[in-house]
Amino acid sequence: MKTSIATVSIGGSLREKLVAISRAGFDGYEIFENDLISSPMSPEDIRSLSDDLGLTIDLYQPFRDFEGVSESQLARNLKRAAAKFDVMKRLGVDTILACSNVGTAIDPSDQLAIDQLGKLSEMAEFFDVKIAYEALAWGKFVSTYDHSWSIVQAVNHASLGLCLDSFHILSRGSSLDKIAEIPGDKIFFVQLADAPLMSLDVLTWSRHYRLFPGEGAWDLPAFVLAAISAGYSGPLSLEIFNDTYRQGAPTLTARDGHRSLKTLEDETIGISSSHSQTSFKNLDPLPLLQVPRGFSFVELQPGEGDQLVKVLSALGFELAGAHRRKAVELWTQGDARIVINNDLTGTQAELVGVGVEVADIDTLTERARSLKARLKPRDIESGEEELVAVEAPNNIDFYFGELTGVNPKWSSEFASLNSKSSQETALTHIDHIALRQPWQRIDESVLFFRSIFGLEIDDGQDIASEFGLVRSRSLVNKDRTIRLALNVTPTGADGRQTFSDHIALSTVDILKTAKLLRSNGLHVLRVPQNYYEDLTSKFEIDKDRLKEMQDFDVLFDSNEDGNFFHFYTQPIGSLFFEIIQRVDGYDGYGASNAFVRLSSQRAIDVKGLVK
Ligand SMILES: O=C(O)c1ccc(O)c(O)c1
Ligand SMILES: [Mg+2]
Repeated sequence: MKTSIATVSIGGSLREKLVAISRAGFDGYEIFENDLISSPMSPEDIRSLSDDLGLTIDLYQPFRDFEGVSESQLARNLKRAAAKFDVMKRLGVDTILACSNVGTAIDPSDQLAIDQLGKLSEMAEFFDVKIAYEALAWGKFVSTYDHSWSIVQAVNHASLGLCLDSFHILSRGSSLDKIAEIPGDKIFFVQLADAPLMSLDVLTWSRHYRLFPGEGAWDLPAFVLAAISAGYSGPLSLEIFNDTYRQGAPTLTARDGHRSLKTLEDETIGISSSHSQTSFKNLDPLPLLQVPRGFSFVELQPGEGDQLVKVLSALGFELAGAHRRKAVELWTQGDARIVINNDLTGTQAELVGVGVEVADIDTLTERARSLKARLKPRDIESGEEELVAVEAPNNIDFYFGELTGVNPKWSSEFASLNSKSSQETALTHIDHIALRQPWQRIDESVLFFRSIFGLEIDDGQDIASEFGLVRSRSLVNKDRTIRLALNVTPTGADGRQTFSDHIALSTVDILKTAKLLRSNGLHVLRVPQNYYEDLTSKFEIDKDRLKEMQDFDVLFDSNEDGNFFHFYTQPIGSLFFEIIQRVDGYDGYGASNAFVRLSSQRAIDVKGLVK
């Protein structure tokens, strides 16, 4: 369908916004009045810039506090409306959004509003423009869409229809069922916003916390399906009031929004059974989802010195081979593969890439391209495997690898692959990968992994640490062979970031592994005595076992699904490893222990104290 976005959704000047909106691939936009008023461009300039950028102006908004007012106020409101209609003609926009009155309405009965909206409609007809009436969730007398529809129905004028905004409808918990009763041609405009679930007054929630569809908690495909089923065929338009988006780079916010709409169209097709109506035919499908089945490898920058190799060796990894042409090494243990890229010469050890296994690489590449992800083909020579990557919002490259039996095809580029060592492996596979996110881009990241890879939002945690709040969101595939934890990294009062990416590796016997790795010379993150005292107050743990856990700095969590044991290596650059054991169906990440880890890591960072 036609895609559109309100200028209020992104930061920058009006010109910067329009360039970003056009570049992201939108067809049109809603002009937010403040962006017009504060612009040095005349309405005619804006119109011609929009033409040059290939954008239509789909809506002028908002027109506030019109209906249900005193006679004298009505006269002023009609005069105000005439001035707006004039500006609309100069801009070349034919629809204005009128929000339900939040302040000056004087009559709770509908009749006054009906009469006055009737007058406005006649004036609109004279100017050849249309009014889309929107019930704001905090409207004084009109705050639900069914109420706004009964008023529009009563006015019964061709120039007056509705604007349905998912925020106002879903924040009030209104049923979508009545949308089907509205004739499609009376729905003049559809605005889309998602939001996180919050217990907050609707005004604050709406003005600060809206999200692009797919980044929050609501079922936006069901909303779009309801509007389309009613016969709506106009633009799908994003109207997102969000403080963070407005602080971000306009081009990134606009791209995130466009990706959100394209994904929403695709998801709406996925839940609709009837595709026969013309309006359904306007929905664009995306290339089929290729959900990753597992991690293929992790790529690391080694940093200065040999600390990374020492830690990998202590963890039980073995050098499986060296790349024939590049300064790249493959280290393996069990099914875990770690690629050390010595061509990267940054001073710190760092996680730079993640390889995932998918069934159809070409289709995934097409999907990523359709969603305007940044594709990064690997530099190869003949005889080497093509390996495409997309750059995730946290600048980590995600490589698309084929489903593998034992070794992926690219591993043949590594000379002298060792046959599996006879040594008992301590660790079996990569369980999850935790990645730092810039605070402005966590919502974009969530959508990125949902839309391109079809990962599902699993869980969210906000952890109060010594250096601020760590917001954490986890994403998984259905069978939990891909788990990503995305962590927003706060900057401490000293301006430094105390935070790392990490790779969690599984074992089937945590204490045995802890002993083995310590005898290999691995330094683990120390856990305070107080933690173990508290643990005994919460869980029944055998004394000897507890003593061993304490000796080896093993942490514990338990819930109705099962038990969880884990310990951490000391940080290496901006990276550390976690060793975990899941017992029974435990599905989480030991989030209840995260504050202890964060404090221990900060202590090392502050004192420079590596045991
Ligand atoms: O918050 C507001 O005032 C506002 C204005 C226009 C809208 O379309 C809307 O949904 C909210
Ligand atoms: Mg709105």
